Amino acid sequence: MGYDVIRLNGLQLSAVIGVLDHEQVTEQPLSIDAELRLDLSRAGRSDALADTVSYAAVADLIERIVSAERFALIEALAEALTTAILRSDPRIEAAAVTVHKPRAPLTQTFDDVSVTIHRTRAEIPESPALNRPWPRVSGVYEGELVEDTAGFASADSARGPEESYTVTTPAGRLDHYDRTSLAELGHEAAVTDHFRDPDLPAAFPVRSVLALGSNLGDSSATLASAVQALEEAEDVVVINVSPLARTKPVGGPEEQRDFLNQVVEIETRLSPHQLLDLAHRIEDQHNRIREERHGPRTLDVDIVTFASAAIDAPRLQVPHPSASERAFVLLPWSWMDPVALLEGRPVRELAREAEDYDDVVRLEK
Ligand SMILES: Nc1ncnc2c1ncn2[C@@H]1O[C@H](COP(=O)(O)OP(=O)(O)OP(=O)(O)O)[C@@H](O)[C@H]1O
Ligand SMILES: Nc1nc2c(c(=O)[nH]1)N=C(CO)CN2
Repeated sequence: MGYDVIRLNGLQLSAVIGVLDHEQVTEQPLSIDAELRLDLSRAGRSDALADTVSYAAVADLIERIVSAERFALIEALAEALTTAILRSDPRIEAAAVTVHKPRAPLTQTFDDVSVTIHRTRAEIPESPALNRPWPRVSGVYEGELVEDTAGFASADSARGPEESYTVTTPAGRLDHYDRTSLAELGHEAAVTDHFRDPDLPAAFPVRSVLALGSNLGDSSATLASAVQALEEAEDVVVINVSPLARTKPVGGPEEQRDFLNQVVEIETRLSPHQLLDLAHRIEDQHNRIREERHGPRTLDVDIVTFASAAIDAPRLQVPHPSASERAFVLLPWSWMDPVALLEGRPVRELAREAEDYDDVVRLEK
Protein backbone atom coordinates (compact mmCIF):
# COMPACT_ATOMS: atom_id res chain seq x y z
CA MET A 1 0.00 0.00 0.00
CA GLY A 2 1.33 3.44 -0.87
CA TYR A 3 1.19 6.59 1.21
CA ASP A 4 0.27 10.18 0.51
CA VAL A 5 2.79 12.97 0.61
CA ILE A 6 2.83 16.77 0.52
CA ARG A 7 6.13 18.11 -0.80
CA LEU A 8 7.46 21.63 -0.54
CA ASN A 9 10.68 21.93 -2.53
CA GLY A 10 13.33 24.60 -2.82
CA LEU A 11 12.03 27.09 -0.26
CA GLN A 12 14.62 29.88 -0.54
CA LEU A 13 15.56 31.48 2.76
CA SER A 14 18.64 32.99 4.32
CA ALA A 15 20.06 32.40 7.76
CA VAL A 16 23.04 32.92 9.98
CA ILE A 17 24.29 29.34 10.21
CA GLY A 18 27.61 27.58 10.42
CA VAL A 19 30.50 26.88 12.75
CA LEU A 20 33.03 29.28 11.25
CA ASP A 21 33.38 32.79 12.68
CA HIS A 22 32.32 34.58 9.51
CA GLU A 23 29.29 32.31 9.20
CA GLN A 24 28.12 33.40 12.63
CA VAL A 25 27.78 37.04 11.62
CA THR A 26 26.69 36.95 7.98
CA GLU A 27 23.54 35.50 6.47
CA GLN A 28 23.87 32.93 3.72
CA PRO A 29 21.27 31.35 1.44
CA LEU A 30 19.60 28.08 2.33
CA SER A 31 17.17 26.03 0.31
CA ILE A 32 14.76 23.82 2.22
CA ASP A 33 12.67 20.85 1.12
CA ALA A 34 9.98 19.38 3.32
CA GLU A 35 8.00 16.20 2.86
CA LEU A 36 4.94 15.48 5.01
CA ARG A 37 3.36 12.05 5.13
CA LEU A 38 -0.34 12.06 5.95
CA ASP A 39 -3.57 10.56 4.71
CA LEU A 40 -4.86 12.83 1.93
CA SER A 41 -7.79 10.65 0.89
CA ARG A 42 -10.42 12.83 2.55
CA ALA A 43 -9.03 16.05 1.03
CA GLY A 44 -8.85 14.31 -2.34
CA ARG A 45 -12.57 13.64 -2.14
CA SER A 46 -13.82 16.79 -0.39
CA ASP A 47 -11.62 19.36 -2.19
CA ALA A 48 -11.56 21.26 1.14
CA LEU A 49 -8.44 22.88 2.63
CA ALA A 50 -9.64 21.98 6.12
CA ASP A 51 -9.09 18.30 5.26
CA THR A 52 -5.40 18.71 4.58
CA VAL A 53 -2.36 20.59 5.88
CA SER A 54 -1.78 23.90 4.13
CA TYR A 55 1.64 23.93 2.46
CA ALA A 56 1.58 27.72 2.92
CA ALA A 57 1.35 27.24 6.69
CA VAL A 58 4.28 24.82 6.55
CA ALA A 59 6.32 27.35 4.56
CA ASP A 60 5.49 30.07 7.13
CA LEU A 61 6.47 27.78 10.00
CA ILE A 62 9.81 26.96 8.38
CA GLU A 63 10.49 30.62 7.65
CA ARG A 64 9.72 31.63 11.22
CA ILE A 65 12.06 29.05 12.72
CA VAL A 66 14.85 29.85 10.28
CA SER A 67 14.61 33.55 11.13
CA ALA A 68 14.05 33.18 14.88
CA GLU A 69 16.69 30.57 15.72
CA ARG A 70 20.43 30.32 15.29
CA PHE A 71 22.09 26.99 14.68
CA ALA A 72 25.65 25.97 14.02
CA LEU A 73 24.80 22.80 12.13
CA ILE A 74 22.36 22.23 9.30
CA GLU A 75 21.60 18.91 11.06
CA ALA A 76 20.28 20.86 14.05
CA LEU A 77 18.16 23.14 11.90
CA ALA A 78 16.73 20.18 9.96
CA GLU A 79 15.95 18.38 13.22
CA ALA A 80 14.22 21.43 14.69
CA LEU A 81 12.16 21.92 11.53
CA THR A 82 11.13 18.27 11.36
CA THR A 83 10.02 18.32 15.01
CA ALA A 84 8.12 21.59 14.58
CA ILE A 85 6.30 20.33 11.48
CA LEU A 86 5.22 17.14 13.27
CA ARG A 87 4.06 19.20 16.24
CA SER A 88 2.12 21.63 14.08
CA ASP A 89 -0.59 19.14 13.14
CA PRO A 90 -1.43 15.74 14.66
CA ARG A 91 -2.48 14.39 11.25
CA ILE A 92 1.11 14.46 10.00
CA GLU A 93 2.45 10.94 10.55
CA ALA A 94 6.02 11.53 9.43
CA ALA A 95 8.11 14.36 8.09
CA ALA A 96 11.42 14.74 6.32
CA VAL A 97 13.31 17.99 5.96
CA THR A 98 16.33 18.60 3.76
CA VAL A 99 18.45 21.69 4.36
CA HIS A 100 20.71 22.62 1.44
CA LYS A 101 23.63 24.94 2.07
CA PRO A 102 24.86 25.88 -1.40
CA ARG A 103 27.51 28.32 -0.13
CA ALA A 104 29.02 25.98 2.45
CA PRO A 105 32.62 26.98 3.18
CA LEU A 106 34.47 24.41 1.06
CA THR A 107 37.61 25.13 -0.91
CA GLN A 108 36.57 22.73 -3.69
CA THR A 109 34.01 23.48 -6.38
CA PHE A 110 30.75 21.78 -5.53
CA ASP A 111 27.07 21.88 -6.36
CA ASP A 112 25.46 21.61 -2.98
CA VAL A 113 25.75 20.25 0.55
CA SER A 114 22.61 19.05 2.28
CA VAL A 115 21.33 16.93 5.14
CA THR A 116 18.00 15.19 5.38
CA ILE A 117 16.32 14.26 8.65
CA HIS A 118 13.41 11.79 8.59
CA ARG A 119 11.24 11.45 11.70
CA THR A 120 8.00 9.72 12.47
CA ARG A 121 5.62 11.04 15.10
CA ALA A 122 6.70 8.31 17.51
CA GLU A 123 10.31 9.46 17.26
CA ILE A 124 9.89 13.07 18.34
CA PRO A 125 9.93 14.24 21.93
CA GLU A 126 6.62 15.12 23.53
CA SER A 127 5.68 18.77 23.48
CA PRO A 128 6.86 20.61 26.58
CA ALA A 129 3.62 22.54 26.43
CA LEU A 130 1.44 19.49 26.85
CA ASN A 131 3.34 17.81 29.60
CA ARG A 132 6.92 18.47 30.42
CA PRO A 133 8.26 15.04 31.22
CA TRP A 134 11.68 15.80 29.80
CA PRO A 135 14.14 17.29 29.37
CA ARG A 136 13.94 19.92 32.03
CA VAL A 137 16.22 21.99 34.13
CA SER A 138 15.45 22.31 37.74
CA GLY A 139 16.89 21.97 41.19
CA VAL A 140 14.33 19.26 41.73
CA TYR A 141 13.74 16.46 39.32
CA GLU A 142 11.08 13.90 40.17
CA GLY A 143 11.28 14.77 43.81
CA GLU A 144 15.01 14.47 43.99
CA LEU A 145 17.21 17.44 44.73
CA VAL A 146 20.01 17.34 42.25
CA GLU A 147 23.13 19.07 43.43
CA ASP A 148 25.43 20.79 41.03
CA THR A 149 28.66 19.09 41.92
CA ALA A 150 30.50 19.43 38.67
CA GLY A 151 31.88 22.83 39.64
CA PHE A 152 31.81 24.48 36.27
CA ALA A 153 35.12 26.19 35.88
CA SER A 154 33.61 29.25 34.29
CA ALA A 155 33.62 32.82 35.50
CA ASP A 156 29.84 32.90 35.86
CA SER A 157 29.51 29.76 37.89
CA ALA A 158 28.86 31.46 41.21
CA ARG A 159 25.31 30.27 41.64
CA GLY A 160 23.35 29.58 44.77
CA PRO A 161 22.15 26.09 45.64
CA GLU A 162 18.59 26.74 44.44
CA GLU A 163 20.00 27.32 41.00
CA SER A 164 21.85 24.03 40.80
CA TYR A 165 20.56 21.78 38.15
CA THR A 166 21.28 18.85 36.01
CA VAL A 167 19.87 17.80 32.67
CA THR A 168 17.73 14.74 32.45
CA THR A 169 16.57 13.10 29.26
CA PRO A 170 14.64 9.89 28.62
CA ALA A 171 17.98 8.20 28.19
CA GLY A 172 18.77 9.03 31.80
CA ARG A 173 20.83 11.65 33.48
CA LEU A 174 23.44 13.27 31.31
CA ASP A 175 26.62 14.52 32.77
CA HIS A 176 26.73 18.24 33.14
CA TYR A 177 27.36 19.95 29.88
CA ASP A 178 30.79 21.24 29.22
CA ARG A 179 29.99 24.92 29.22
CA THR A 180 32.71 25.72 26.73
CA SER A 181 31.08 23.62 24.06
CA LEU A 182 28.46 26.12 22.97
CA ALA A 183 28.02 24.84 19.47
CA GLU A 184 27.53 21.34 20.76
CA LEU A 185 24.99 22.50 23.27
CA GLY A 186 23.18 24.36 20.50
CA HIS A 187 22.98 21.13 18.58
CA GLU A 188 21.89 19.15 21.63
CA ALA A 189 19.31 21.80 22.38
CA ALA A 190 17.73 21.40 18.98
CA VAL A 191 17.70 17.65 19.21
CA THR A 192 16.30 17.59 22.71
CA ASP A 193 13.30 19.74 22.04
CA HIS A 194 15.01 23.03 22.57
CA PHE A 195 15.91 22.40 26.15
CA ARG A 196 17.91 25.41 27.21
CA ASP A 197 20.18 25.92 30.18
CA PRO A 198 18.85 29.12 31.77
CA ASP A 199 22.34 30.24 32.76
CA LEU A 200 23.96 29.75 29.41
CA PRO A 201 24.28 32.85 27.23
CA ALA A 202 23.15 32.07 23.70
CA ALA A 203 25.84 30.93 21.31
CA PHE A 204 24.08 33.04 18.70
CA PRO A 205 21.59 35.86 19.13
CA VAL A 206 18.11 34.44 19.63
CA ARG A 207 14.62 35.92 19.45
CA SER A 208 12.60 36.40 22.58
CA VAL A 209 9.09 37.77 23.08
CA LEU A 210 8.44 39.90 26.16
CA ALA A 211 5.07 41.02 27.54
CA LEU A 212 4.75 44.40 29.25
CA GLY A 213 1.85 45.51 31.44
CA SER A 214 1.05 48.52 33.60
CA ASN A 215 -1.99 49.80 35.51
CA LEU A 216 -0.53 52.31 37.95
CA GLY A 217 0.76 55.82 37.23
CA ASP A 218 1.17 57.08 33.67
CA SER A 219 1.05 53.64 32.04
CA SER A 220 1.57 54.88 28.50
CA ALA A 221 4.75 56.77 29.46
CA THR A 222 5.94 53.81 31.55
CA LEU A 223 5.61 51.36 28.67
CA ALA A 224 7.38 53.74 26.28
CA SER A 225 10.18 54.14 28.80
CA ALA A 226 10.43 50.36 29.33
CA VAL A 227 10.80 49.83 25.58
CA GLN A 228 13.51 52.51 25.56
CA ALA A 229 15.28 50.75 28.44
CA LEU A 230 15.26 47.54 26.38
CA GLU A 231 16.62 49.42 23.37
CA GLU A 232 19.45 50.75 25.51
CA ALA A 233 20.25 47.45 27.21
CA GLU A 234 23.49 45.73 26.34
CA ASP A 235 23.20 42.57 24.26
CA VAL A 236 19.58 43.31 23.39
CA VAL A 237 18.20 44.58 20.08
CA VAL A 238 14.53 45.49 19.89
CA ILE A 239 13.16 43.98 16.69
CA ASN A 240 9.47 44.77 16.92
CA VAL A 241 7.00 46.52 19.23
CA SER A 242 3.26 45.85 19.24
CA PRO A 243 0.51 48.44 19.28
CA LEU A 244 -0.75 49.28 22.77
CA ALA A 245 -3.78 47.45 24.14
CA ARG A 246 -6.16 48.61 26.85
CA THR A 247 -7.22 45.52 28.77
CA LYS A 248 -9.45 44.57 31.69
CA PRO A 249 -7.52 43.14 34.65
CA VAL A 250 -7.34 39.35 34.69
CA GLY A 251 -7.27 38.05 38.25
CA GLY A 252 -6.20 40.11 41.25
CA PRO A 253 -8.31 42.59 43.23
CA GLU A 254 -11.70 43.54 41.79
CA GLU A 255 -11.40 47.31 41.80
CA GLN A 256 -8.03 47.73 40.08
CA ARG A 257 -7.68 49.95 37.00
CA ASP A 258 -7.57 48.73 33.42
CA PHE A 259 -4.11 47.78 32.15
CA LEU A 260 -2.10 48.95 29.20
CA ASN A 261 -0.35 45.96 27.62
CA GLN A 262 2.26 45.69 24.91
CA VAL A 263 4.46 42.97 23.47
CA VAL A 264 8.06 43.40 22.34
CA GLU A 265 10.23 41.09 20.28
CA ILE A 266 13.94 41.29 20.93
CA GLU A 267 17.08 39.58 19.77
CA THR A 268 19.54 38.82 22.53
CA ARG A 269 22.70 37.00 23.47
CA LEU A 270 21.82 37.10 27.18
CA SER A 271 21.10 33.85 28.96
CA PRO A 272 17.46 33.35 29.98
CA HIS A 273 18.32 34.18 33.61
CA GLN A 274 20.25 37.29 32.57
CA LEU A 275 17.22 38.38 30.57
CA LEU A 276 14.96 37.79 33.59
CA ASP A 277 17.34 39.89 35.71
CA LEU A 278 17.21 42.64 33.11
CA ALA A 279 13.38 42.48 33.14
CA HIS A 280 13.42 42.86 36.93
CA ARG A 281 15.90 45.76 36.76
CA ILE A 282 13.65 47.56 34.28
CA GLU A 283 10.63 46.89 36.54
CA ASP A 284 12.58 48.28 39.52
CA GLN A 285 13.61 51.38 37.56
CA HIS A 286 9.91 52.03 37.13
CA ASN A 287 9.23 51.80 40.85
CA ARG A 288 7.78 48.34 40.67
CA ILE A 289 6.85 47.03 44.09
CA ARG A 290 5.97 43.35 44.28
CA GLU A 291 3.13 43.07 46.75
CA GLU A 292 0.04 41.30 45.66
CA ARG A 293 -0.01 38.54 43.05
CA HIS A 294 -1.83 39.86 39.99
CA GLY A 295 -2.30 43.16 41.84
CA PRO A 296 -1.79 46.66 40.43
CA ARG A 297 1.71 47.48 39.25
CA THR A 298 3.54 50.32 37.55
CA LEU A 299 5.31 47.82 35.33
CA ASP A 300 5.41 44.09 34.74
CA VAL A 301 7.88 42.55 32.28
CA ASP A 302 7.41 38.84 31.56
CA ILE A 303 9.42 36.58 29.29
CA VAL A 304 6.89 34.90 27.04
CA THR A 305 9.27 32.92 24.83
CA PHE A 306 13.01 32.53 24.52
CA ALA A 307 13.81 31.11 21.08
CA SER A 308 11.83 27.87 21.20
CA ALA A 309 13.26 26.92 24.57
CA ALA A 310 11.49 24.92 27.23
CA ILE A 311 12.76 26.02 30.64
CA ASP A 312 11.48 24.88 33.99
CA ALA A 313 13.87 26.38 36.53
CA PRO A 314 13.01 27.55 40.04
CA ARG A 315 12.60 31.21 39.11
CA LEU A 316 11.92 30.96 35.39
CA GLN A 317 9.44 29.00 33.31
CA VAL A 318 9.46 29.45 29.55
CA PRO A 319 7.21 29.67 27.64
CA HIS A 320 5.48 31.78 30.32
CA PRO A 321 2.96 29.32 31.82
CA SER A 322 -0.04 31.66 31.46
CA ALA A 323 0.78 33.33 28.15
CA SER A 324 -1.19 30.88 26.01
CA GLU A 325 -4.38 31.76 27.93
CA ARG A 326 -3.99 35.54 28.07
CA ALA A 327 -5.52 37.59 25.26
CA PHE A 328 -3.85 40.65 26.82
CA VAL A 329 -0.55 39.08 25.70
CA LEU A 330 -1.69 37.10 22.63
CA LEU A 331 -3.65 39.81 20.84
CA PRO A 332 -0.96 42.53 20.88
CA TRP A 333 1.53 39.83 19.90
CA SER A 334 -0.60 38.79 16.92
CA TRP A 335 -1.03 42.44 15.84
CA MET A 336 2.75 42.77 15.85
CA ASP A 337 3.35 39.42 14.18
CA PRO A 338 0.29 37.91 12.49
CA VAL A 339 2.00 34.56 11.83
CA ALA A 340 3.42 34.12 15.33
CA LEU A 341 3.22 30.66 16.84
CA LEU A 342 3.26 29.63 20.48
CA GLU A 343 3.90 25.99 21.23
CA GLY A 344 3.08 25.13 17.63
CA ARG A 345 -0.26 26.98 17.53
CA PRO A 346 -1.07 30.28 15.85
CA VAL A 347 -1.10 33.04 18.45
CA ARG A 348 -4.12 34.60 16.73
CA GLU A 349 -6.08 31.39 17.23
CA LEU A 350 -5.02 31.05 20.89
CA ALA A 351 -6.14 34.66 21.46
CA ARG A 352 -9.62 33.92 20.15
CA GLU A 353 -9.93 31.06 22.63
CA ALA A 354 -8.78 33.13 25.62
CA GLU A 355 -11.45 34.14 28.15
CA ASP A 356 -10.40 37.80 28.13
CA TYR A 357 -10.53 38.09 24.31
CA ASP A 358 -13.42 40.60 24.40
CA ASP A 359 -11.69 42.70 27.06
CA VAL A 360 -8.78 43.77 24.87
CA VAL A 361 -9.01 47.00 22.87
CA ARG A 362 -6.39 48.04 20.35
CA LEU A 363 -5.33 51.64 20.92
CA GLU A 364 -2.87 52.29 18.11
CA LYS A 365 -2.48 51.74 14.34
N1 LIG B 1 8.63 33.56 32.05
C1 LIG B 1 8.71 34.34 33.14
N2 LIG B 1 8.76 35.70 33.02
C2 LIG B 1 8.82 36.48 34.13
N3 LIG B 1 8.86 36.00 35.40
C3 LIG B 1 8.81 34.68 35.57
C4 LIG B 1 8.74 33.79 34.45
N4 LIG B 1 8.72 32.52 34.92
C5 LIG B 1 8.79 32.58 36.24
N5 LIG B 1 8.85 33.88 36.65
C6 LIG B 1 8.95 34.25 38.06
O1 LIG B 1 7.70 34.76 38.49
C7 LIG B 1 7.96 35.62 39.58
C8 LIG B 1 6.77 36.51 39.83
O2 LIG B 1 6.59 37.34 38.72
P1 LIG B 1 5.59 38.56 38.77
O3 LIG B 1 5.78 39.34 40.00
O4 LIG B 1 5.75 39.29 37.45
O5 LIG B 1 4.20 37.78 38.85
P2 LIG B 1 2.80 38.32 38.48
O6 LIG B 1 2.98 39.36 37.39
O7 LIG B 1 2.04 38.74 39.70
O8 LIG B 1 2.06 37.07 37.84
P3 LIG B 1 2.34 36.36 36.45
O9 LIG B 1 3.65 35.65 36.59
O10 LIG B 1 1.17 35.43 36.30
O11 LIG B 1 2.38 37.41 35.37
C9 LIG B 1 9.21 36.37 39.16
O12 LIG B 1 9.97 36.78 40.25
C10 LIG B 1 9.97 35.34 38.31
O13 LIG B 1 11.07 34.76 39.00
N1 LIG C 1 -5.31 42.84 31.72
C1 LIG C 1 -4.25 42.41 32.41
N2 LIG C 1 -4.44 41.63 33.46
C2 LIG C 1 -3.36 41.18 34.15
C3 LIG C 1 -2.06 41.54 33.78
C4 LIG C 1 -1.90 42.39 32.68
O1 LIG C 1 -0.75 42.76 32.29
N3 LIG C 1 -3.01 42.81 32.00
N4 LIG C 1 -1.01 41.05 34.47
C5 LIG C 1 -1.17 40.20 35.44
C6 LIG C 1 -0.01 39.61 36.11
O2 LIG C 1 1.10 39.75 35.43
C7 LIG C 1 -2.49 39.81 35.93
N5 LIG C 1 -3.56 40.35 35.20
